[in-house]
Amino acid sequence: MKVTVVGAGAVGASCAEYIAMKDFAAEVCLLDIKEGFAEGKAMDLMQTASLNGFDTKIVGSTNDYSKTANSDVAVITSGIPRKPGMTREELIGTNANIVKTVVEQLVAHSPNVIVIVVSNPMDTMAYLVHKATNIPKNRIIGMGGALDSARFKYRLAEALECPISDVDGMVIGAHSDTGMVPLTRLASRNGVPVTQFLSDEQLASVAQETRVGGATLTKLLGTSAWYAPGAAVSALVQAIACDQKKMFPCSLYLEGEYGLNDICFGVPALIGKNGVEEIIEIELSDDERAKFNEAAEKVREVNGALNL
Ligand SMILES: NC(=O)C1=CN([C@@H]2O[C@H](COP(=O)(O)OP(=O)(O)OC[C@H]3O[C@@H](n4cnc5c(N)ncnc54)[C@H](O)[C@@H]3O)[C@@H](O)[C@H]2O)C=CC1
Ligand SMILES: O=C([O-])CC(=O)C(=O)O
Repeated sequence: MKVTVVGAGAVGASCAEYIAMKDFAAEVCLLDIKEGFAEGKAMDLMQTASLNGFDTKIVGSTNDYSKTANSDVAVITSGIPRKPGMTREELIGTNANIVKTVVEQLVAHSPNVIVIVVSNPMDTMAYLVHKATNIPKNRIIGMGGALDSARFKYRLAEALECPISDVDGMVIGAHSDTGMVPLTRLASRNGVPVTQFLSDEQLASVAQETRVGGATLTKLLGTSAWYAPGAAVSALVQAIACDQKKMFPCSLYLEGEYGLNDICFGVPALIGKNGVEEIIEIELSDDERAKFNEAAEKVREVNGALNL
């Protein structure tokens, strides 16, 4: 398995590090437009190999896509992150051009690649990748829900005062400050509904902290997060590499699923060697469905700003 990570910045480097540490890939190619930057990150990471016990080879490239040739998976993290007070949607003007140029070059060198889109606003960037290329829809995966679900579990465990490994839960909908739909009704502690342990107020607060999880970190860090985003991407790449058919909410191109068409939006799916193996349709409550549809409308508005 060869994985390319475009953008050797905070998220790209974290993602490359987690992939290498899990030792399931033969090669990770880190590519960045900044002269020498990806080579430097690759060398630094390779010097952790004997300490951390992995054999994955990490190579760097300054914008030379020939080094990415025949990648099985490519992760797009290139673009600018937001600053405190900004929304992800405000990044569209800069990031749309970057993502379009990057994906065209990736596909030219790896025609069968599975693309994982990370750059924000992610749902719209995944839609752009769908529109700008001929990549089949099962090979375009927007990463947001895997991260948002990890943050949901973190907040649930905090409220429950229990280990995170006791908690299960999922966030669907948009990867935005207002458009995430944490499925509180279905979240559980060892199979027992969390609604049995937490009040409506506590659950509403968990849901809100989850929705603004990225903004909270951006305020603390002065730029957006990278460890959990990198870990979430590496979990998706591992599911593909090891054909796990593991369920993650991902931003996927929908053609009728959940009543939506012509949009990339966060829904649960099984991820395996073909990328998206199956979209899982779950029954939503009226309230969940209303929030889900409202968020989809907002994503459509942002998509409308793309130059397609
Ligand atoms: N979907 C998600 O859950 C998450 C998305 N993000 C998004 O990921 C993106 C990257 O975030 P960070 O890594 O923190 O930013 P960063 O600024 O640390 O890294 C971005 C890298 O992209 C490179 N780059 C810019 N244009 C390029 C091009 N044309 N070709 C190749 N490389 C190029 C830059 O030189 C830089 O090294 C942002 O848009 C951010 O909003 C961040 C966290 C989570
Ligand atoms: O908050 C941001 O801008 C970056 C991101 O998508 C996240 O960490 O969820």
